[in-house]
Amino acid sequence: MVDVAIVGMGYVGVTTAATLAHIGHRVYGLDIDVGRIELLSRGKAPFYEPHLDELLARNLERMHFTTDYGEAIPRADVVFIAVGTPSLPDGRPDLRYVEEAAREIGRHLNAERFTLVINKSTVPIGSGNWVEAHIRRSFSETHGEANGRFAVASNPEFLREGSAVSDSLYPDRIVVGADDPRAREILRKLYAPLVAQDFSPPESVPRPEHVQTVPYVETDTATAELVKYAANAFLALKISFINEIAALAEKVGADIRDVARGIGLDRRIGTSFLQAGVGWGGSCFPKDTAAILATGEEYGLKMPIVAAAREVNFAQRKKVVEKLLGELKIIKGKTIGLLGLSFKPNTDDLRDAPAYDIARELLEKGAFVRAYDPVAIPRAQREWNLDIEYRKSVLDVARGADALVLVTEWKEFTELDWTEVARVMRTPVLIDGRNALPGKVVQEAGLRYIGFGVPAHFPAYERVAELR
Ligand SMILES: NC(=O)c1ccc[n+]([C@@H]2O[C@H](COP(=O)([O-])OP(=O)(O)OC[C@H]3O[C@@H](n4cnc5c(N)ncnc54)[C@H](O)[C@@H]3O)[C@@H](O)[C@H]2O)c1
Ligand SMILES: O=c1ccn([C@@H]2O[C@H](COP(=O)(O)OP(=O)(O)O[C@H]3O[C@H](CO)[C@@H](O)[C@H](O)[C@H]3O)[C@@H](O)[C@H]2O)c(=O)[nH]1
Repeated sequence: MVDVAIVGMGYVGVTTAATLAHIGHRVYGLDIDVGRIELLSRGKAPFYEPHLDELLARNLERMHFTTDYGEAIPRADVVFIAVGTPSLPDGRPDLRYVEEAAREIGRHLNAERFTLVINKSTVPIGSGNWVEAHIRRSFSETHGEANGRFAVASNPEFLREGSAVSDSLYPDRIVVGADDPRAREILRKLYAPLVAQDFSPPESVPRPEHVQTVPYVETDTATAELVKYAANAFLALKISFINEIAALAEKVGADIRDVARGIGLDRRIGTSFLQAGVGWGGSCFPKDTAAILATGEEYGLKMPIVAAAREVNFAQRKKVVEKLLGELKIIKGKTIGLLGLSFKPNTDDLRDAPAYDIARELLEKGAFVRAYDPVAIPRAQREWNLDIEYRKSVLDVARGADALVLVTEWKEFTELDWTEVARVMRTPVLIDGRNALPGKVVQEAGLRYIGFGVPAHFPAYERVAELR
């Protein structure tokens, strides 16, 4: 068992805490947000993430949550930094939270023994040295010279929101970057149960059949830091690529869903991350693609592929409004309903969600915007300053609306019976912003179905449906 402290109880910190406790370690979870710590102490995640509450509750006896660095850090063999690194206006990540965490860690490190500090936040290449310098400085202010009392390693995180628990228990790989041999040894010990998959899976998140052991990739610190940015940039450009091809499919009358399957079955390409639509959002792809470009710039290096991936992506959001204009001709005064607000299903995270830009542009064009999301409405009411009318159900949004836009492919929407929806709309137009619905079924239910790069094979709709 390793004693672990995790600084930052967000999506990454809490999931890592619960996972490490589940595989047998003792975990101190630390955050400056008192409300978060209170919730966590009761076994409740401070955000919506499937199965996380269960994993927390199951392992609570090996977990302790606190706002006090002095309580957690001196007891730990390993300290993770998992605080946020949001974008600055120029695209570089804002490292102020990492810096604060590093300083506090340095101040509270146990001077009597060796501690490994592991950076899990996504930080620019070279940050390992920078974090080490901050820790060394505050350590020496409190205890005198550090003299090898700690080392800093990098351990980027690859979990996805919405499937964070499964991604964390059964990762495709673990990447650790460490220049210090003691650090490499501790990391191997820490991750041994995950690598060997030597733990009992929680009932609701069974181990996928193909997972037997987890590849463990050891590198130097800078390489591990670059792996993280390269992975996110590649995934982001894969989606942007399919969106660019979808635009061509639309012109030539091809079906992008079959194109994606046709190319994806080539194992060199792979079928995942080829879903065309309104594009990527969230707290990672937008921020991390901006950050890798900013790093390139620092070295006088242009990165046109990543830049193009961003350009294509943010244009997708505007296409929703173009498609609506094509159908309705006039948007001013029309009522548009948004289905889904979070940047992807199974999360309430609204950071850089496409729904925000879509709603803002519709409002600017004089539309009335209504929205329904199974979990994200309370956060949207708190975090978004937009004149959106939040409703309680799909039917509530659809009643009397001129068009609906599916922005997030929640299961509740993909499994919906659309007949009643078509009946209550003023004009039954549906833009499927995720190509997630069965177009023919939706069309047969009486809606005009418009996807992204999906041909309209189906008969035209009655323009003004009877209002009931
Ligand atoms: N969210 C993801 O899916 C994901 C996946 C992989 C990597 N990452 C990276 O991991 C990092 C964390 O992301 P997140 O989404 O979990 O962040 P988050 O915004 O959900 O949580 C960050 C937490 O850190 C806390 N915090 C800030 N300053 C602190 C301090 N000085 N001391 C203690 N706590 C402090 C905040 O109160 C907050 O609870 C980022 O660098 C992100 O890029 C995120
Ligand atoms: O074929 C696809 C797949 C995804 N998306 C969109 O892409 C965005 C990101 O989705 P996803 O990657 O599933 O969620 P994240 O939680 O943002 O996870 C990404 O970002 C994390 C933070 O760095 C990494 O850890 C993960 O590996 C990486 O997948 C979302 O808006 C999705 O709707 C598409 O448009 N088409």
